[in-house]
Amino acid sequence: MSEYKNAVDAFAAWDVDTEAALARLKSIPISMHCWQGDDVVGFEKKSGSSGGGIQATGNHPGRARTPDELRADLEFSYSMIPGNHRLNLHAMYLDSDETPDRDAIEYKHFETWVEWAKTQNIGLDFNPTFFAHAKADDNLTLSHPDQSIRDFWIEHGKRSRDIAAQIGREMGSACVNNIWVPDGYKDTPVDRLAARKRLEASLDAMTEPSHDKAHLLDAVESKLFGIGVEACTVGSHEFYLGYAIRKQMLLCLDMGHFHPTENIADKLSAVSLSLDRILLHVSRPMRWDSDHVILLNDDILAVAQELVSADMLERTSIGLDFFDATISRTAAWVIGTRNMQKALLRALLQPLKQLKKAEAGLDFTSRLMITEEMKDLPYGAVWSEFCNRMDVPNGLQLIRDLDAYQASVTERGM
Ligand SMILES: C[C@H](O)[C@H](O)[C@@H](O)C(=O)CO
Ligand SMILES: [Mn+2]
Repeated sequence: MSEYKNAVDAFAAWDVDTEAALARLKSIPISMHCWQGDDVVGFEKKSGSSGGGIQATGNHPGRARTPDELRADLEFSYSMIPGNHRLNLHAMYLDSDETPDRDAIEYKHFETWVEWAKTQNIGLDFNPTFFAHAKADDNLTLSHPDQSIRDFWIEHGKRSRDIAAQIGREMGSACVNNIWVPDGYKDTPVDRLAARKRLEASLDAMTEPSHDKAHLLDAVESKLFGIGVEACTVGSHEFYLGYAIRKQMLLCLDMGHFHPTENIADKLSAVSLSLDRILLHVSRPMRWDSDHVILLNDDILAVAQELVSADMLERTSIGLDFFDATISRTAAWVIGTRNMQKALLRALLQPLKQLKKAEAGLDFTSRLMITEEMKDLPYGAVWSEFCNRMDVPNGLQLIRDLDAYQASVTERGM
C-alpha cells in the first residue's frame, strides 16, 4: 500500500478527509512578495538602502538586479511551489526606461509585470513605497508636519491605487494595495495626536477617489516600532484597526509588528467580527521585526489553524513578508511559501468537529488528547502526494533543484 493510502486511512480513523483537505489547499493562493528576491532594493535606478527601519542583511550571491532576473527567479520559484499563486509588487519595482519620481509613477511603468503575470497565470497585488526615498529620510511621510512632503506622498499613494486598480481590472482579479508607512519618532514625542491626525487626513485624501472593489482592495498595515522609530509609530495597531473598520478596508496583520509574545493568531477571530476582509503578512520575527524566512513552527501553525477554525480562508488574503540575504533568495521564497502551505494543510487535516465539540462541552482533557495524538499522524505523506499531483519536487529532489538553480545565478554576485 502506498504511503499516501496509509495516510488516508490514518486520517479517516479520526474522521478527517484528506482528499477534501488537498482540494481546499490547492485553491488557496499565497501572495509571494517580490522584495525577497533582491533584498528590498527595487529598480528605481538609484542606490541606497531600504530605509524606513527595515533592512535585509547578508551578502549571499545571486541577488536579482533587474526585472528580468527577478522574473526568471520567480518563474523558477513558482515551479517549485504547488498550486497557483500571486505576486506582491512594490511600487519601487517598476519596469521602465523612464525614471519617474514616486509622485509620477503610472500604470505603463508596470505593464510588463502584468503581461508577464498573465503568461504565468498568477495574480498580482501592489504596494505604494513610502521608504527608501529622500522625502522619507525624516521617517515621516504621510504624517510629516510639512504639507508639501505630505502632498508628495499623497500623490504617490493616489497613483499607486490607480495602478493597482488597473492591474486588478487587467488581471480580472482584485489587486490588494497595501499601505505601510514607516512614520514614527526615535524619541518620545509630545504631540502624538497631531501626528496621527495628519496621517488620518493624508490617508483620507489618498483613498478618497473610489475604485470598484472588484479591482482594488485597500489595506492598511500597522507596526509596533522600527529601527530609528523606537518611541512611537504613528500608524500603530489601534490607529489602523479603527481606521480599517471606519473605512471598510482590509487590515494587514504582520506577524513581526507586535510585541514578541503576541501572536496574530489570537487576533484573527477578534478582528473578523468588525472587518470583511483581512490581509496577512506572514513573517518570523526574531527578537524584533527581523523578517526571517518562515518556518513550519508553532506560530505559523496557530495562524493557519485559526484561519480554518474560524472559517476565515475565503476572506483572508495571505501575503508573505520576509527577506534574508544570507541564503539563496529563491530557496527562501520556496521554503517559506511551502511552509505556509504545509501549515494550512495541517490545519485542514484537523478533526475540527470533535475538537469543537470537546471544547463546547468543557472537556478540555479530550481537546488536549486529540491535539497531541494528531501530531503523530503522517502529514508528510499527504504533502508528498500533493507535490506529486501538482508536479513539483519534494524532499531530496527539491534540494537538488534549489541548489542547481542557485548555482546558475551565483555569477551575478551580490
Ligand atoms: C516591504 C514591505 O512593505 C514592508 O516589509 C512592510 O510590509 C513591513 O512589514 C515593514 O516592516
Ligand atoms: Mn509587512
